[in-house]
Amino acid sequence: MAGIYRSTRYVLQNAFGSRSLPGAVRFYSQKPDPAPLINVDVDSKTGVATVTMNSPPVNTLNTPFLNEMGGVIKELEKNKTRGLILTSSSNSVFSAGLDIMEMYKAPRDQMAVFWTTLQNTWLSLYRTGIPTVAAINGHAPAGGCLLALSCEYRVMVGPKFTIGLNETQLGIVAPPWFLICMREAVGPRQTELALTSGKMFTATEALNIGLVDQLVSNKEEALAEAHKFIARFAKIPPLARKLTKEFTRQEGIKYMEEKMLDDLETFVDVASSPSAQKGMEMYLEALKKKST
Ligand SMILES: CCCCC/C=C\C/C=C\C/C=C/C(=O)SCCNC(=O)CCNC(=O)[C@H](O)C(C)(C)COP(=O)(O)OP(=O)(O)OC[C@H]1O[C@@H](n2cnc3c(N)ncnc32)[C@H](O)[C@@H]1OP(=O)(O)O
Repeated sequence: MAGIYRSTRYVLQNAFGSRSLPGAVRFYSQKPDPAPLINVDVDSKTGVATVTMNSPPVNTLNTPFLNEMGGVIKELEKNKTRGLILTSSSNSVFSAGLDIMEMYKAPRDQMAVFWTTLQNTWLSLYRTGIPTVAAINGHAPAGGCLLALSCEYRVMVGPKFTIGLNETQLGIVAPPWFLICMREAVGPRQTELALTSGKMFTATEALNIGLVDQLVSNKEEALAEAHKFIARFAKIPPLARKLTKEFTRQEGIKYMEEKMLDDLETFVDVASSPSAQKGMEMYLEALKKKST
């Protein structure tokens, strides 16, 4: 089994093509798609990129989306972007997390490609030397919360949106690296309480436990605060900043570098188990009922 996963990873790593920014202030990532999944807008004065997830209806994280996100981060690093602000084009959802359709009734090799892409893209975002901020302008359950936690600073639009690692409510388990990200933000006690119950926090609750750093009342304010956070680093030498970030995040980085294949195998085994499949089926049914 590990052999399949290793070759899958090789293919995926080589699939992150890159293309140069033509000196312009705006580009769309990777595929010449008239409806890109992610828009990137680089401010010509500050060099800060606003990365807007634009995969309606709810920005689920599936393989094409994650590949595009990985390509965007690589491109921004190559172009020495001064900051990355992650936000959503939706008025109510930051990201609904992992696309359950990538896990539900999916063949094991498809699940493996999906998970490897997620691992790689997460690691790129989590460890990038570029200062990162999540401008959370909508609900951010599970993988959506992970994206926000992987950034260095979180500004959330309140009060009506929610955020959290709700996996246990679906009968699945947040992997250790999700948990590490949560623990880095809120500490071990709050992490255990939150993850064992799969709690979704209101924006105010999230602020109170340190899951987010700031509350604002709309997206424009969130973006303005995100820019302010990035401006703090104007006079900090980038290499010192990057290494300090790596040292601070070494538990998560080390986990992924050393345990990537074990994590992959565990994921495929757990996600394809009858009980996890049943949980996903019921959850998808509940989502569908809700939307009709
Ligand atoms: C050690 C290793 C252990 C391995 C463990 C194994 C497995 C665990 C692996 C990983 C952890 C999992 C992480 C995840 O991210 S799982 C996904 C969790 N996400 C959620 O719970 C969010 C579900 N969605 C919502 O709650 C709502 O959609 C919303 C985000 C609050 C938005 O609500 P809104 O009313 O605006 O939209 P709808 O609900 O009507 O949704 C529109 C449309 O989208 C479909 N949809 C929503 N979320 C998902 C999703 N995550 N995946 C796939 N599809 C989704 C929904 O069904 C609707 O579809 P329709 O066709 O009816 O229009």
